[in-house]
Amino acid sequence: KMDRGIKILCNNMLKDLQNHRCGFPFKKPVDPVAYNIPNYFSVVKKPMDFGTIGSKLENNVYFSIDEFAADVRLTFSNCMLFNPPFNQFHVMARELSNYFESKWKF
Ligand SMILES: Cc1ccc(Nc2c(-c3ccc(O)cc3)nc3c(C)cccn23)cc1
Repeated sequence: KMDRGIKILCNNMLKDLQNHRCGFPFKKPVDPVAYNIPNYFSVVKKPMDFGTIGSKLENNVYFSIDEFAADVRLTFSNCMLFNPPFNQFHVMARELSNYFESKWKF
């Protein structure tokens, strides 16, 4: 189980990512029907998003800070896998990933 202080640190980082100008496409699970991308789940094996990460934090699913960071990174890698390099969402995922990694150094 993650200790309180670490959980607060993760929550603060998650809020930061959600409020970033590049954060909006990652706040909720990708909806392949709504976005008319029927192949999404055949490409992305482990969907992840900030809303799901927030729920996992709340429900004490993460045992370590590394598990939290792995889901954040999964959110970005899924997007950069599914969307081609010059797609706006791919660019946003890369920008937000760079932001996360620069702030995650401690
Ligand atoms: C406010 C908001 C919320 C969600 C989205 N996501 C989204 C995505 C998407 C697909 C894969 C992915 O890894 C990330 C995003 N594709 C779309 C499309 C085609 C239309 C509208 C929304 N779309 C966009 C704006």
